[in-house]
Amino acid sequence: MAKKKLGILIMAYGTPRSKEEVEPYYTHIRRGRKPSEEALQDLMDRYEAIGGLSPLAVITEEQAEGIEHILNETLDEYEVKAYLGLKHIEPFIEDAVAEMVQDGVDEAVSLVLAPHYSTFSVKSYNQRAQTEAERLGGLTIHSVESWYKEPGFLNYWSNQIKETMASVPNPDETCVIFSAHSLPEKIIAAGDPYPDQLKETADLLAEMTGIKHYEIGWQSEGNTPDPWIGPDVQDLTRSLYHDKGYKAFVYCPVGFIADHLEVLFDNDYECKVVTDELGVDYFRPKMPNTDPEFLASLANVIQKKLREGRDSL
Ligand SMILES: CC1=C(CCC(=O)O)c2cc3nc(cc4[nH]c(cc5[nH]c(cc1n2)c(C)c5CCC(=O)O)c(CCC(=O)O)c4C)C(CCC(=O)O)=C3C
Ligand SMILES: [Fe+2]
Repeated sequence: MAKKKLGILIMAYGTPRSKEEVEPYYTHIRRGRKPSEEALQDLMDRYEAIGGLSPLAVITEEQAEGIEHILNETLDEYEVKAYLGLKHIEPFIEDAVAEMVQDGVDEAVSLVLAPHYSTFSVKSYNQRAQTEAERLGGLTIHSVESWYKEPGFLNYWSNQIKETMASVPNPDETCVIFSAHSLPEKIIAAGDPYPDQLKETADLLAEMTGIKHYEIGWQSEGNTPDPWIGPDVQDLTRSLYHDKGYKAFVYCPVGFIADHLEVLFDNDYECKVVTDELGVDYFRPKMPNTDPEFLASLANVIQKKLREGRDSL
């Protein structure tokens, strides 16, 4: 008997794959408004500073392939195919949904490559996928909302933190800063679970690793007039140094899962400028990227959602 097709819709932010794509990408992020020359140049300069362009495009593809491979090995009854759907560049989320329908897929699980749920991020990804599936008809998508409590994800970071703490000069004078992408503050008033999920992640990891000092910070805030969630990781580093006299900081941007601009520039360059200025040590554990156990944990999240989805049919 032919195996049933299962679509895995892997959704991610997306990044330009060539210098020419930076402007249309940035325009899409700005909902169709072209950026000013200075803003565009500033973004070009940041990509230049991390080596020309972001490694994210390749990493996202490898993550999707890795998850597809694991699921094909474990789910005997399905022929699993991963479809990449990006938020701000082709293939867009809608393109991926259309491709699934064209391939005759009638059941899919969607997963956003970011662990925490926010109305600003995950909700909008899932809504775009569901809207397109409804428009085209014939495809049911079971959408994962968040996966920050997945044991394999927490284990990844806990191992990284333990390894890093083993190499810091003095763990008692070291502070771990857990961070995620900042969002406009107005989401908190609207009851968004995003800040609580980051705090829960930090508390769980602190418990697993036994670290003494840890804080929550926010990074990469956008350039808009409304207030963003703080404290910003750079300001936080300065105030912690002044108030507590820490000699080293370990940055864990657990809201992200890959090497990209927000980590390679906002942490490895911008936070490092601050630690250099203060004369303290900078550490930033490796990002999950294509770590096999990490990818297996994402495959597990998808399998759990599939079972839940099947049960509710
Ligand atoms: C919540 C969130 C995540 C995490 C969840 C998720 O992954 O979805 C995330 C990830 C990322 N954000 C990225 C890049 C950018 N984000 C920008 C701007 C913005 N991000 C926002 C939010 C988020 N962003 C918001 C509210 C804005 C303001 C504009 C708006 O209201 O939408 C801008 C514009 C210029 C600037 O402000 O820097 C850029 C270039 C890259 C790719 C990096 C690379 O290329 O390596 C990644 C992974
Ligand atoms: Fe962003």
